[in-house]
Amino acid sequence: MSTFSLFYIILCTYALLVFVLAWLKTRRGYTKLPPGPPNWPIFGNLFQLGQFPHRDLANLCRKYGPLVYLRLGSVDAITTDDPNIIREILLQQDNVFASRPWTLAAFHLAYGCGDVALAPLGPKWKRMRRICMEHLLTTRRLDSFVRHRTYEAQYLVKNIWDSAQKGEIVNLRQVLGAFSMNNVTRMLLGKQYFGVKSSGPEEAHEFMEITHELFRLLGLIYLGDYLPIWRWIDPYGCEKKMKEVEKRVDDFHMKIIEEHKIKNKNGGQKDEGEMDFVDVLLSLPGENGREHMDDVEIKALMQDMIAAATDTSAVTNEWAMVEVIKHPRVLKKVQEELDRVVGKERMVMESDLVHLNYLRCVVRETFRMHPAGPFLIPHESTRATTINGYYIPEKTRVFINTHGLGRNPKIWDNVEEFKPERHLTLDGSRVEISHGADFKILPFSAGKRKCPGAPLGVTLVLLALARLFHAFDWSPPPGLRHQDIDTVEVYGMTMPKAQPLMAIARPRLATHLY
Ligand code: HEM
Repeated sequence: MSTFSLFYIILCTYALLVFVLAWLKTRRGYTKLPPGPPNWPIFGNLFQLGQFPHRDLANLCRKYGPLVYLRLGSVDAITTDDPNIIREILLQQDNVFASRPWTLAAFHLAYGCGDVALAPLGPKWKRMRRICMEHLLTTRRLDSFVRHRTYEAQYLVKNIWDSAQKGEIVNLRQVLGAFSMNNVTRMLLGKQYFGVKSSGPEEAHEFMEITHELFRLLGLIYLGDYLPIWRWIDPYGCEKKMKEVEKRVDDFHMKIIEEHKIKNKNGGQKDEGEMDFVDVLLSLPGENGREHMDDVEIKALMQDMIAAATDTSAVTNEWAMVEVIKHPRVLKKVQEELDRVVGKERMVMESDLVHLNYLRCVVRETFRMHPAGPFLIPHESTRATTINGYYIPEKTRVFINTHGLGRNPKIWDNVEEFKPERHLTLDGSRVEISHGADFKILPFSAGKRKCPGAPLGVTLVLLALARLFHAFDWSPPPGLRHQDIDTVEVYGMTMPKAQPLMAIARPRLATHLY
């Protein structure tokens, strides 16, 4: 062999070695990414996600192990439904995983990610979150709205009682949606949108329409976030739609802020205890010594409160009603508890809720089977790290599958069975809904990004359910058996039942109480 051929072979071998090493490094060999399904060039595993991505990802966890790596177009992603790995991500490595991915929806629909819920980790998010915690969602502030919540609970019951008198079937999605929306808008904007004191059908209609469109767009898995080329084509006009909704939502928020400013200027300032959230935000100083917060910051916070608070509690309430009406045995036990704790001579009040341990189990079981956010709000890693010895690159998107967690057969028995009793404590102590050290249920998440509205969320859910089960007996519409009520869901940022729940209510308390 000539010297030239030998040199040529060594050079080629060297080049091949460099290529293979580089390939291994970016793939799973050298850097040992977590196991996962094989992926296609360019598209990665995008084709493996169907109509129910939470179920698809749970199946991958069953197949490949508790921590799974996916390549979604140009994005690294991991998913898990395992309590120990979730604890590692949300608590032990909270600093690494507490950011949010930049998505087009977050950019267009959350004021350039300038809110709390969709903002990346950083000083801006910290400041906005502090405002939420220290000025809006404090126990004192929430207590100042008890009167409004009681009014709304009574309005809910009265509304259903009227339907019952006329022999109408109740659309529970509608009445529970109005209950959540009214509570949030009263607290936030000082207005009731549905009911006798409503701010008019036109404004309510506009508000509902843009809020629904906002939820839809925020929940979308938009291919442009994973395949940059898709944004150029945007065949379904998603980005255009986002910009349209952005404009309508912004006009709406601006109108509310202007109304508040005019009222304040005309001497309508309220006492501390009477202030709604917009009043509070308008009274706070801005950044860098400025006299007031920017309007954009106020709008971003208003947006978050509406989006985070209304749908989550309404969807949870509807699922709880579905499961309880489907299981008459559970309805009977809930009502026995209510009659024992509250009696039949008055309506349930907020102060009763801590004593309703079985109802609290019902809500916890509802969160196990139907968590409001099937993937929380996706997190993102701020730098490269390892989990269980596996390499996780910087900017990895994290899908914590709370739906899979609640139905993980390694940690729950009879996962498809609605059994509230499984949550009763051995010593009879109060059943906690919003947290659990075992990480087996995570309705409000944990760590830096955990839901700051959990106490209010729990109150809205327990109060509505307690009132509805105490005041009425429930059954499915004629011709439908209890056990045949369907539990088909639709995927989104929150995951409601595909079809609204319809049911028949029969009053069970004295008429003067309604
Ligand atoms: C049943 C009702 C509710 C449920 C199930 C719920 C659940 C959640 C979940 C799962 C997250 C994401 C946590 C994460 O990504 O790790 C979240 C975030 C958030 N929630 Fe709630 N929530 C509820 C009610 C509320 C209410 C009433 C408010 C405020 C009025 C609220 C405000 C927020 C905010 C601002 C965030 C973003 C936190 C951040 O990114 O720092 N939520 N919630």
